[in-house]
Amino acid sequence: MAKETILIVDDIAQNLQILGEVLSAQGYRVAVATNGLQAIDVAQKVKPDLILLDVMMPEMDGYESCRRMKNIPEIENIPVIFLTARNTSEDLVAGFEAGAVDFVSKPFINVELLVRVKTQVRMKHLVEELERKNIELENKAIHDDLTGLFNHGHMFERLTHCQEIGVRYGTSLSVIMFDVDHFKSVNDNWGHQVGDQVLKKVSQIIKDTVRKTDIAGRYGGEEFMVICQETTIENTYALAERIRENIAQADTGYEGLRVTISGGVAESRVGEPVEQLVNRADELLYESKNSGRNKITQ
Ligand SMILES: Nc1nc2c(ncn2[C@@H]2O[C@H](COP(=O)(O)OP(=O)(O)OP(=O)(O)O)[C@@H](O)[C@H]2O)c(=O)[nH]1
Repeated sequence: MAKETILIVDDIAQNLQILGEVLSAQGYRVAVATNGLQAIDVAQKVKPDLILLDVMMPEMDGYESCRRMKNIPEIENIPVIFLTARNTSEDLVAGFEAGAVDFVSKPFINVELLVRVKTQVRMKHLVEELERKNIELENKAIHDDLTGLFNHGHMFERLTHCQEIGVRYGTSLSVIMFDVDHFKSVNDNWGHQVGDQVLKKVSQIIKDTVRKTDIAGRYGGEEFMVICQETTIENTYALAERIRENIAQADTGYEGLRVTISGGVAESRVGEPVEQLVNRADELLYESKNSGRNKITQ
């Protein structure tokens, strides 16, 4: 049995009752409105799966009501079927132009009405499913599977975008590059799966330490990047230090296993390509590696 909600809009109470009974008998939940304005109000409150909208109503007719609903983002995607005794070509065109997906002629034949309702409700569900899948795919395309941080490609896109904003508005931009110290030996001594868990832990600490406006990503295997906009190089360095410290003090969940990271912090220079900014941060990171690790260099 269907459990979807159908909003019926008609100024004649008897019509509402007959339609309501036909739909309820099929398991639909029914909401009602008796004029065009009320329909908009009820639609926003109930968020029905479909609206059956009478065309001829006093004050605001079905066309106008439908047009207004199509301009309200939270209800614009609810399909509207017009119920009308007027079914000339002009009427149909006016209805489709107002945003309807279908028409049912009055007096309606139950089976025809029900099959049209069922089709539109199914279509709505399919569209919603498609949109949900699209969002899922978009998310997958920009995130790293293991850590949930942004992936390399997305970090580069964001960096380029941040730099463009910096050029236009004169805002500062700096970058931190991190690399887990002696990570090969974590894998060698504890196994690859433990290595993965360590990368997840490091990512979580980075996520928890940065501000909402910072952009954190996994740049490569055991390399991470944080982009800081409108932040002085000193503050970016302080953030990198906090992350380094939090990781050095963290419990990895494996007794006897501690990890540290090294980092490099660089600030964007006027006219500098983003690749060069990343390279400079990388060179500073390797300075940290060469001078003992568990260190940030600016
Ligand atoms: N478990 C796991 N290991 C990875 C992943 N990606 C890269 N690695 C490992 O990361 C290690 C990186 O090692 P190296 O580049 O030699 O550097 P390191 O041992 O961290 O040494 P330093 O950077 O010099 O401190 C390699 O053993 C890679 O196999 C991953 O997704 N999971």
